Amino acid sequence: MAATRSLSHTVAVITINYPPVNALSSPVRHALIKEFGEATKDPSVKAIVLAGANGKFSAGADIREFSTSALKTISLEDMNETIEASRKPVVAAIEGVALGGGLELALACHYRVANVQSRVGLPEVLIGILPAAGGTQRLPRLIGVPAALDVIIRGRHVPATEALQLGIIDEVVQGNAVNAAILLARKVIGSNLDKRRLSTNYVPSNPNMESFLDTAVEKAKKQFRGAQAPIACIEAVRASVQKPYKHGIEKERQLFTSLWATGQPQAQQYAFFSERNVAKWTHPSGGRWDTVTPKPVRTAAVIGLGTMGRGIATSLAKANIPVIALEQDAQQLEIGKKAVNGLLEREAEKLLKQGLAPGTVLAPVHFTLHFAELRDVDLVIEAVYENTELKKEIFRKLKSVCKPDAFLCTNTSGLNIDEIAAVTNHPDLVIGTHFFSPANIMRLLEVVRGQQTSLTTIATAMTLGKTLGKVSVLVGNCPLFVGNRLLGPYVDQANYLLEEGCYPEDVDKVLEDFGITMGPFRMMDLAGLDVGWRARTEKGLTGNKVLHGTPARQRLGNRYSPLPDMLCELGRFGQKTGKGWYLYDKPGGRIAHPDPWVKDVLHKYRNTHHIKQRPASPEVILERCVYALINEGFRVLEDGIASGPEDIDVIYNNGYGWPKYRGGIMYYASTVGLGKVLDVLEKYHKEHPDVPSMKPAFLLKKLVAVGEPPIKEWRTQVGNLVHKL
Ligand SMILES: CCCCCC/C=C/CC(=O)SCCNC(=O)CCNC(=O)[C@H](O)C(C)(C)COP(=O)(O)OP(=O)(O)OC[C@H]1O[C@@H](n2cnc3c(N)ncnc32)[C@H](O)[C@@H]1OP(=O)(O)O
Repeated sequence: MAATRSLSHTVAVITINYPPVNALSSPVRHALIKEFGEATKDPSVKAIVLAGANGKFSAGADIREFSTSALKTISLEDMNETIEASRKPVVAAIEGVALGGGLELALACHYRVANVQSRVGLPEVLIGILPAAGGTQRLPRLIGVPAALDVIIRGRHVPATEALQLGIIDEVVQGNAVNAAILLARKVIGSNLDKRRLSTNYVPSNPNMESFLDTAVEKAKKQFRGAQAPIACIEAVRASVQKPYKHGIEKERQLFTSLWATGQPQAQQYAFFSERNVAKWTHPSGGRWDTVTPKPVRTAAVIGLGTMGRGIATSLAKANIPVIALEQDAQQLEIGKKAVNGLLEREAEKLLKQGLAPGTVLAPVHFTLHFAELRDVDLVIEAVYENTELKKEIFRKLKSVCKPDAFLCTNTSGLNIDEIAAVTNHPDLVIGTHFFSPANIMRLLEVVRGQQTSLTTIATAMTLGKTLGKVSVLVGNCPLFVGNRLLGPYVDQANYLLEEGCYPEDVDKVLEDFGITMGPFRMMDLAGLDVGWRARTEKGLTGNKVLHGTPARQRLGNRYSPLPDMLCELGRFGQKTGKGWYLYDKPGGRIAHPDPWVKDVLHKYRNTHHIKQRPASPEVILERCVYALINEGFRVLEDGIASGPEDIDVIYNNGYGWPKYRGGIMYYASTVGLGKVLDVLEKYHKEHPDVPSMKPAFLLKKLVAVGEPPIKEWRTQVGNLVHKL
């Protein structure tokens, strides 16, 4: 049964039972209405408690139903109206989560009791829609427009204690919320419920409300560039102000329908499920997430307390895993210790605000200079700077100090895992963990399997990622893995566009207007231009190793842009030096100003190389940069480095500022049409045969040839292809 009913003296307890998260699917709505109807008819029942089985109230509407007709059978809001109208008091007993439709259902109840560990919220905006079961109308009536907007637009999960302060919850309890709700229900039997029916109240307003809402729209446009859901949320809340509830509900529905037509909800919901799918990893050998048991990680060590190591140590402590943090000398250790303790203090403050005791959640971090102290840890994460020799030296030391079954992870953004694993006695226990900076905040983790990495090691690293609150994607070992590998052709196109007549700000604007958080030039300035320069120098693409007589704009017979090297040779490394593709107020400054010096250099460069200046249209800029990314994405699939398009999309959505409302780069390709992507790549490749990265990938051609199947079928096509290669 999707919902069950039991009786506790005069109180009926109706429990939603629909694993795993008690989503309000069509069977649940039917069962709820049935049980509710019977409880209201039963004269021995004087009050009703609504609860969720297995410690979760409800995660809201069943997202998988949105594209089916099931959504139309008993709407959530009709159900909520029935509950709110009840003459018998109804109390929601919130444990775990009450999200989206789950909170909307709770708002339709007359009272809400929550366990202290629970979270409530209206996260619909994160899946491209608005709370369309009365949430945009009841919440402002309960807590006022500003507080309601803050909860709705950010889609944040509000901890129970904060929800109590805001007035969303009536009572927070340390123990069982159902028992507390039954007690409250008994107390309120026979009381007047008029004021408790939120839909009958009016939203508190003030004369500046319209301008407040106008400002909110402007802010949301800037903050969520291109995302339609936050704007729709504000418009729905606007419709709640001094208007009857029915008016607002109609507007809510109408906005939901318009949003659906934009395609953004479908893209965001694809992104939502992709994040869950990547946890279900598979290995070319046949090993899978559900057949391999991870080992527990009770203690961990982090080596190197630079920016990455600090974030990783904090992440582990936050996940209640005691950490030993190691540095090479006393001074570095002291600096690292201060930084980690600072980050942990901030975490402790957040926990205190949630009414939780930090000591019970944050594990201790022990700082040391001695490798010998790592002898008992279950897992080590090495996070020193990107240098294979240095990492190998550390892994040699680990081989002699760690227990034989300790897992050894290297935090690298692209170095060869197999080469590092080869210096140990147990290459099967070595794995790459590519964290993104700041590691205690960024959600993405690329888990990189080497040739010899065992399935247990993979399972352990993937599970650790989940424990750290990350979205972990298993990828194969190749230079730069997935995320950074795709950047190569993208940045190349951006550089060629400068050669041909664009300026950094033109290219960045087009990509930022498209929704990418930071255009390629601002991104390079932030990351530091010297990083790529050093790599190119090592490869002999620039610097002294370049053979005399090599044309400036060619390497190994292919097109090459020396522009970034020219900047680096002048010490322009980006933000850190105050100059790069842009000019900054000072070294470390963050505000990028277009730089007349760069313009001048580009003019001279074009003259020197007799390049006719042809500024590209926004459409061409977008196509060249984004299709280069997509094409490399197909190659990564062909090579078996990522196992499906969802993996690439999750990486770009969570680590590279790709707008989630476009689903991901591969999802975007599917919406543009693979035929079109192929045509443009073919055209460009014909014009520039010296740019091999724009030669259409075999997999792309194959998918077009078999009639452009929907993205959910690509994984099978890739499987067949990789099998045949
Ligand atoms: C005019 C038309 C009117 C239409 C009205 C529409 C109104 C809509 C209101 C809504 O309620 S929209 C949904 C709002 N809710 C959410 O966005 C919550 C989404 N879920 C989460 O944030 C998390 O899943 C969680 C609840 C916090 C639990 O996190 P946890 O890490 O513990 O587990 P997961 O791996 O994320 O999820 C487990 C499992 O459950 C599936 N799932 C989660 N939420 C939903 C859902 N709302 N609908 C369907 N399925 C859901 C998830 O996909 C996982 O399943 P899988 O098989 O492993 O993929």
